Amino acid sequence: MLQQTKDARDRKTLLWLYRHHFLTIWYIREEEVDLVVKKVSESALKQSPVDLSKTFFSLTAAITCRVALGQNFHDSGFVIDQDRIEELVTESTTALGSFTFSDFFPGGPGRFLDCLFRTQKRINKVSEELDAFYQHVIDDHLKPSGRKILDAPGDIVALMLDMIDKNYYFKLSVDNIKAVLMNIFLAGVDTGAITMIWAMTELVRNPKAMKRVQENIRATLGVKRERITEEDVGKVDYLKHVIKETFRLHPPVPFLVPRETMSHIKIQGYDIPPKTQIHINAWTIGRDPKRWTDPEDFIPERFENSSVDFRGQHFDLLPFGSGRRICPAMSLAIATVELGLMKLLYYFDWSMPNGMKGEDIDMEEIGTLTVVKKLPLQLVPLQRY
Ligand code: HEM
Repeated sequence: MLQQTKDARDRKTLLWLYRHHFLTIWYIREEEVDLVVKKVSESALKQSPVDLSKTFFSLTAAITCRVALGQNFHDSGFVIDQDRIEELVTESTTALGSFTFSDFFPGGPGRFLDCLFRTQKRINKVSEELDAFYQHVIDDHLKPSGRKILDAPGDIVALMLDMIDKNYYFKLSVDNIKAVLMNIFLAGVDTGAITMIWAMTELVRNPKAMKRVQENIRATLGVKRERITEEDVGKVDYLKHVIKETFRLHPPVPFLVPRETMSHIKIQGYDIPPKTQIHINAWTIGRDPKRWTDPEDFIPERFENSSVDFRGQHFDLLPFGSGRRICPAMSLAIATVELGLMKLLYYFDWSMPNGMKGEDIDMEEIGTLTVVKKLPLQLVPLQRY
């Protein structure tokens, strides 16, 4: 019924890459999360607050850059400043998620208003900067000495260039590579960070849930563990409930990817003509009092003895969407979020700076395509192990 709106080849390429590549990069996740733990330990020593919003954005950006480009922020000579990548991702998702006048007034009048308000110009500007960045990375890979397969089994750019060389079973162009990179950057960097930021925010606001999740993690993993690895992911049930509850209240992509009707349909008595764009509001569904008891409250326990899951089969909880356009990187995203939260909650206790209380935290949201906590989350870590 619903028409798919994007290029099928990019989708096919993406699915192939996610299946063959993303699940094999567990060691990159472990290394990057370990670096975060190390940095937070330094702040704990000084008892100074950590900007967790920045920390989580840097973590997901670092993982994405290593996986996609084979390039490491921590190496000198990284082609683009880490802060600039994070800014570009935010600018692009904001620009792409905003409606343009042409969306409502197709043709001349829409284009005139877009020109007047410089909407299209903003979108073009960030797209050009990202395009130049991708081109630079591709050129760098194509230098005789430059194909940087730093992390076996090779980064995504190297893999895709190989697919061009080897004339794989579907043909790829450089534009396809850039489209895939654009997808990965815009969909992959801020979503995971946003989830971890809101999870920590809600836990600090809800001390009982914080106590329970830390007790559960520490009891499951045992005391004074030197290393927590991917093998520990999935073992702590209450942490899984915390993540589900965070997705319910704060889905990072509140409106799913738009769909378009292919023929006339009727939904709850409303006639929807063909070629109508459909927007699904996962945020509102997650707070719908007809579906959830005390919908505005953070209650991870609601998922105990419940089969409701976020994998696209339960329409009450749709943080990753559903159907053929469901997020192809769901497993990668969950592994990153769970590992990141598990380590920070195991090794540290957390409090608000300057004697503030959890209930003082500002909960305002900002964004368009993705929605993030407006003010950075600043918390003071206390090293436990
Ligand atoms: C917690 C983290 C994440 C959340 C909540 C999330 C959520 C979503 C949602 C809601 C969609 C639209 C699905 C639909 O409309 O049915 C989507 C699509 C997508 N996501 Fe994710 N995502 C996350 C992480 C990632 C990561 C880490 C990557 C890549 C590295 C990624 C890549 C994509 C791509 C490429 C699409 C577009 C698929 C298409 O157009 O067919 N996502 N994601």
